[in-house]
Amino acid sequence: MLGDMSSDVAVPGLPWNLGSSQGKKGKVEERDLEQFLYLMMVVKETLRLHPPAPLLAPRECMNQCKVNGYDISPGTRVMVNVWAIGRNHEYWNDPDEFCPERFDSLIDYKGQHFEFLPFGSGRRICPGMTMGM
Ligand code: HEM
Repeated sequence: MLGDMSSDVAVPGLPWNLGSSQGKKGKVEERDLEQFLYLMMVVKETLRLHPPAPLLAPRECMNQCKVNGYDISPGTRVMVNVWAIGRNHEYWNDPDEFCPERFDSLIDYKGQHFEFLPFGSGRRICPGMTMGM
């Protein structure tokens, strides 16, 4: 019956089950959000495909170094293209597909997984990350 929330909802292929004890409150409160794992996956997948800051903040190289065979001199301005990294075939299967299920692993957005940097990384990482999420 439409609107009947008493039945269990199992999501095939996903590691949790929205069981009978959940979904009966009738309203969502902010403290419930951390239980909404699939919603979190949808948000992450959206940030992967459409990062609001696709080029991060520019960095200036301090020391001579080599990246992927390129010599980078001190003083060079370096841009990190998070948009392109999020759609790179080397790191993502079917990168142009919207597929929240790819985030059922432990990949997070806190700057340690370099294939997924919607909030940047390092000292200049977004301080509003938690509020943004
Ligand atoms: C979905 C929401 C948001 C996204 C995707 C986002 C993304 C970013 C990114 C990519 C950077 C640059 C980080 C880097 O270059 O390493 C940044 C910086 C920054 N963000 Fe956010 N942001 C979001 C929300 C917010 C909110 C809600 C606030 C404040 C309440 C905020 C405040 C800042 C500030 C102040 C910086 C500059 C940090 C610095 O340069 O040291 N952001 N953000």
